[in-house]
Amino acid sequence: MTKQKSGINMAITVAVSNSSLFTTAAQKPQMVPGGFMNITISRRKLLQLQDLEINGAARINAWVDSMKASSPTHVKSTPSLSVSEDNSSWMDDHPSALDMFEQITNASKGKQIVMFLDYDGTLSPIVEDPDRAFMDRKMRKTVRKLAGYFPTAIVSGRCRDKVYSFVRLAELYYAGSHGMDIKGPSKGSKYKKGTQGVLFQPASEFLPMIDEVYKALLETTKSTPGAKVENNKFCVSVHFRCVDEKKWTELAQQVRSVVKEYPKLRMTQGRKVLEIRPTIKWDKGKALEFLLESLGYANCTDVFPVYIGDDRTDEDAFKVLRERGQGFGILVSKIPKDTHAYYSLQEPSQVMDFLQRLVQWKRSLKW
Ligand SMILES: O=P(O)(O)OC[C@H]1O[C@H](O[C@H]2O[C@H](CO)[C@@H](O)[C@H](O)[C@H]2O)[C@H](O)[C@@H](O)[C@@H]1O
Repeated sequence: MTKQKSGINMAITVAVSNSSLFTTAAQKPQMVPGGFMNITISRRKLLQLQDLEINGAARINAWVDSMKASSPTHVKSTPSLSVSEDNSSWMDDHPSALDMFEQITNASKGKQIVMFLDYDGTLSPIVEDPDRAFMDRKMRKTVRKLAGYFPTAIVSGRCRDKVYSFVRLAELYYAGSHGMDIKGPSKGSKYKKGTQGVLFQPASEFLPMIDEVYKALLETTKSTPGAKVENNKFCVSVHFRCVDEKKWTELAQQVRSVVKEYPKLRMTQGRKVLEIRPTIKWDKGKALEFLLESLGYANCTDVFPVYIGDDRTDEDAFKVLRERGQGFGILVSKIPKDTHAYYSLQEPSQVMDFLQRLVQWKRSLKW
């Protein structure tokens, strides 16, 4: 790249392969003969763009490192502590929700428990193929019973229709696309009758953009074996799980090269997945608040929301509960993680045990 100062603007000639410097499609310059492009760009903008590149590279490494660190095979304990000591001090701070069951139900006395359940890694085990993340029959039966006793919502990063096709319980609330697509029960629920139909889609104007990005990501990542792009309607997931770890940085760069053309989109990170979504201030925490309000518990002191989730995106909901000082979050994890949740469960089978105990406890109160 050659550059030449001219007043406050600089005329720069950039090789075509360096087109990653441009943050939006609108900034894309015209091709000139010889495979080079001439553009005029302010000096300040140039510096900003260079910063963006440096931050971009650092951010890509941070994502990749963080994804590696959060997968169980890569977990390192604090050097001075053994893994079990490390684990036990984390468990002191985030005890098992099963061990604390009595304290939990005591704290909820006189209040309406409202259940919020994440899907992947919470109700269904994590599997390689996202299209085959089925929930088993016993779990479905348990969730159905649960919804008979407490208002219950599924809050997922998945497209709402997709998560519904896995859960298939019409009496629940569903918040798909990380809470950007909320719908009330389509079949009789004794809670808040009349909330059928779509309740809220705060990102509907982004639909064409998400569709465009989905197609661009499919095209850009097709050269990376194992990469999978999933259209979640108001957001897109790029899966790393089946990609050789040596190729993770390359895949993250491919994703970023597409997303940087869309300043109204941002990237977040989940379990071996990068998620691309609108920059609007809406997340699973906001969805939880919206659902509490829809159920008529906006300013109530006698409500006790319980949110169970396994992923980073669930932290927004855990945080809301801490800030409200109502109910609590339960993190599903076998390994210590930074979390706003109060309690922990290790895996979906423990989630099922916890939900079954809640049902039994509630049933016993009726006698
Ligand atoms: O909010 P969630 O319901 O937890 O959805 C988050 C993402 O879950 C899915 O990906 C995760 O589960 C897959 C199936 O077990 C697994 O292969 C993947 O590695 C996990 O990240 C889903 O496919 C994504 O679209 C969701 O955003």
